[in-house]
Amino acid sequence: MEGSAYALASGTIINAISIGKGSAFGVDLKVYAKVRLIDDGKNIVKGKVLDANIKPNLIERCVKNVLEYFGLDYSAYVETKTEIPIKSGLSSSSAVSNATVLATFDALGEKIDDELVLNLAIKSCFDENLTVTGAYDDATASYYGGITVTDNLKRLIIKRDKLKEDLDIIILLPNYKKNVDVDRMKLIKDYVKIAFNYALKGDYFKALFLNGILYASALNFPTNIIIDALSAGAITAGLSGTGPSYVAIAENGEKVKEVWKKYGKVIITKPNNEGAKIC
Ligand SMILES: Nc1ncnc2c1ncn2[C@@H]1O[C@H](COP(=O)(O)OP(=O)(O)O)[C@@H](O)[C@H]1O
Ligand SMILES: O=C(O)C1=C[C@@H](OP(=O)(O)O)[C@@H](O)[C@H](O)C1
Repeated sequence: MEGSAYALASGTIINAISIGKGSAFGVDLKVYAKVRLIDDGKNIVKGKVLDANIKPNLIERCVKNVLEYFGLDYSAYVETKTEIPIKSGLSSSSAVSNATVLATFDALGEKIDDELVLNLAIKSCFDENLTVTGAYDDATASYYGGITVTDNLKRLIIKRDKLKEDLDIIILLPNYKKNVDVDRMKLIKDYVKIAFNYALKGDYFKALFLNGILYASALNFPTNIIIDALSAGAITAGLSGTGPSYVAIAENGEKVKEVWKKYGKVIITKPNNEGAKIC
């Protein structure tokens, strides 16, 4: 029994860690998962990350959680191939767990229950200590595509929307160390609420900018990088997730790349409003 699926990276509009509510959007960078199940009653699950030097603990956990949910003692082999920078704030953990759970459902021939797939993926991220709030904003943007505005603590989607697909999404990967100082992020909660209200009203670009400035300041990442993107014509820019990556949205991504390339690697991609798929 074999299955395969992909899911999306997501850019941050509102990082949910300080207020429990967040917002994210699907980006056209994918992670692919392949799962092979063996009905041998041994329950041995082995994973391999094909193109990155990281442990397979999350993908093995995802397969184990799906098999446990359905009460199956199969063995399994799972592998991933990714376009998504890891530990950068582009929610690779949400993308990988979505893709792996979906691929396992595919291998089992199980009917796809979106909320069940999402909850098993989020459970796996919690099991591997990879999330603070469950990152339901990132998880739903990765799974459904487009923009999601969410209450992560209640696992509720408050609003969904789409990004114009002719916009460029520019991602900067500077050589800074990731910083997930939750106490410092909670210090800015009153101001993140202001930014979140912009997302609720559908003013996502203002929300992304304010959120980016606030979290970059709280996590000691440079804020001038965000302003540099605006100087190059970006509609908006900000820190993505807990960083260190920055994300900008522009009609002409090349101009933003020109000002950002001195800070690190720059990727120009597109929004993705379609979401995860069995492939
Ligand atoms: N391609 C992949 N294959 C397997 N596991 C992955 C892959 N990409 C990310 N992961 C898992 O997700 C973790 C990174 O998630 P996280 O720390 O939340 O960073 P971010 O979500 O900002 O990328 C990695 O340590 C690894 O456990
Ligand atoms: O762990 C969490 O609860 C979250 C992690 C952040 O994303 P990254 O893990 O990509 O930094 C953030 O954007 C998200 O809203 C909530």
